[in-house]
Amino acid sequence: MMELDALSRNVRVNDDFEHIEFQNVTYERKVKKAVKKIIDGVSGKFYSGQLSAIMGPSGAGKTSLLNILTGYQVTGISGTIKCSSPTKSKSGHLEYTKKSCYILQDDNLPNLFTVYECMMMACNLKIANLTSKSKEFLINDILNNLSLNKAKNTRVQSLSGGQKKRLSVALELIDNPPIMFLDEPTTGLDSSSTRQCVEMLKKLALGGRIIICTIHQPNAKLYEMFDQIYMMAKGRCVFQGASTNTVPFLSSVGLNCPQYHNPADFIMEVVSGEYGDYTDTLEKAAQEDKWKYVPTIRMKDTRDRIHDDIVYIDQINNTVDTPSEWSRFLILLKRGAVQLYRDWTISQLKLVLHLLIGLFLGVTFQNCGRDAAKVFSNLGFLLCSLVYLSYTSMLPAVLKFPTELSILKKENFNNWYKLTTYYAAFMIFDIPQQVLFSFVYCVSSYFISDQPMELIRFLRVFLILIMACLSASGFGLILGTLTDPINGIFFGAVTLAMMLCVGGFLIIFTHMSSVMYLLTYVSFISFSLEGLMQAVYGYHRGPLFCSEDEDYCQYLSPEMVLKDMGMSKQNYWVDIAYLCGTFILFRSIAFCTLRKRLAKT
Ligand SMILES: Nc1ncnc2c1ncn2[C@@H]1O[C@H](COP(=O)(O)OP(=O)(O)OP(=O)(O)O)[C@@H](O)[C@H]1O
Repeated sequence: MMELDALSRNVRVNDDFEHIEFQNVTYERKVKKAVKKIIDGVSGKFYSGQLSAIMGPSGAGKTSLLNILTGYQVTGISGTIKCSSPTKSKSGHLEYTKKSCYILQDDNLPNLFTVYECMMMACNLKIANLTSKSKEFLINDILNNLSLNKAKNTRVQSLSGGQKKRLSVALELIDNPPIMFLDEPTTGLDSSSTRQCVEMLKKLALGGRIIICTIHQPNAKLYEMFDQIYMMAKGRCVFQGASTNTVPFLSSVGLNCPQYHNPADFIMEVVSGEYGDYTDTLEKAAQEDKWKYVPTIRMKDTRDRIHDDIVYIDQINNTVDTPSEWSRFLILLKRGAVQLYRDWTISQLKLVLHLLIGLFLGVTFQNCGRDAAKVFSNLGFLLCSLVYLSYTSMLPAVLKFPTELSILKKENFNNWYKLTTYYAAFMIFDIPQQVLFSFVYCVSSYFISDQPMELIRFLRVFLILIMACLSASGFGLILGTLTDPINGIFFGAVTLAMMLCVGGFLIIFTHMSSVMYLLTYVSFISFSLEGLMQAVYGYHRGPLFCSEDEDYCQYLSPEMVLKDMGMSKQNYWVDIAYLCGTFILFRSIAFCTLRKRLAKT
């Protein structure tokens, strides 16, 4: 176990990663039938201990290059990317992406947690061998260094843009990555937050990291803080050198920066074509070795010279143990529970709604459960219950992954946990919720609508409702991972309506053509309705109540009801088995589609 005093040592990142080098990198995408070259054979080198910026006009290919270097984009690429090390000569591409972190342009933070809680969760997910006191110390230290200590107990949703950006960085600093990639870390920040952000990155670079970020038009002072500028235009590299060499470089091709003009603005104006198309000329000039960036101080010397006041974990001796997936699973379960408790729209409000709708439907269909004259109204009640619960389970499920996808993608990519761990935690967490919501609805509607007062029948109805909810939410999850929320909700609503048509009530099974009858096998609503009918009218239930006001009760015998509905076979457990199968199938498909969606950039 790592001790507190070990942490308080001024330990820097390991020196396995001296530079990242890429050669002749090309990235192509098929757009309609044509092939679009987004990155066109670029090469370059980024060094540790240096702050490097990828710049260029909008659409130049900055984000695409960053995605390639991070390993976020893996298809459509050619060329070589190497990460060299003074100690290990064969430090491969895969190895460095595992040890790097990628901070995306969008912050992707869980809104309902405080800064400290986010940090502690990240710490628990990333580090196993630290006592809680050490973790506390580490978190406080990082927050202090990133000037976030005052916002420690503020929820993420109330943080300013700059604070969110710093928190995104702080979360990744917990396990002290030697390489950090940041996509437009200053976008949306005011000038003072931008300065703070770049100063922080500079400080982190001086601690021995390779820091590469994309950036839009910094002011002259900030521009000079970057050690290396990698300028892109039309997917090509038009300058790769020290920021202080920008003006001489442009002069060498006859482009003289006006006095008192910000060199960053000037080079951006040039590459944007304001002075004509200089892309070919600049690309050629940028090949010359004299402009290429070479650090003036070796990393080792930098470390000797600069006092890094950020305290981090010692990775040199590989003392950081990552937690087991089981521990991560438990942390994710806890995170889900806190989120559920704090988001009253998905917990308290839903519970109250289920209770009220249950009472409303119970009162609407009062006495229908035992009255022989109201058998068809009771069928209506059972169907309404299924439709209500299916829709209220499916629609939130359609939105579940689209709203969490960006956070999941970021955390999964940065090795916080495996997708299977996340999905297992979500599954385990989702089931009790569906059980609770079904229970609240079932209790509030079952007795008022006068269904049979037998515990076993109540439990059978309850079980079918749970399984219907789980099937519907599984179906919603698939839609949510396959398409965008608007289309997902549309397709979901239409499909449920179709399932309802062949559910066995609007047209009873014996009245369907054989082709239509086949459709009932793909409708979980029809199996659920059959199960409910069996639970309420099957299993040798005694005669129904017939009021004296009625001249004749056709459905005095419950068996008669089942027979006329074409549900006389005792199929309750077959229905349950079908619904279990649907549940497993839908969840498995949703997992595969989620994995596929995550792999897509
Ligand atoms: N998956 C894709 N399919 C087709 N074109 C793409 C794809 N990804 C990026 N592009 C195109 O490649 C070009 C470069 O995109 P990229 O996002 O890398 O630019 P950028 O320099 O980061 O721009 P910005 O500063 O506006 O974010 C753009 O024209 C973009 O439309």
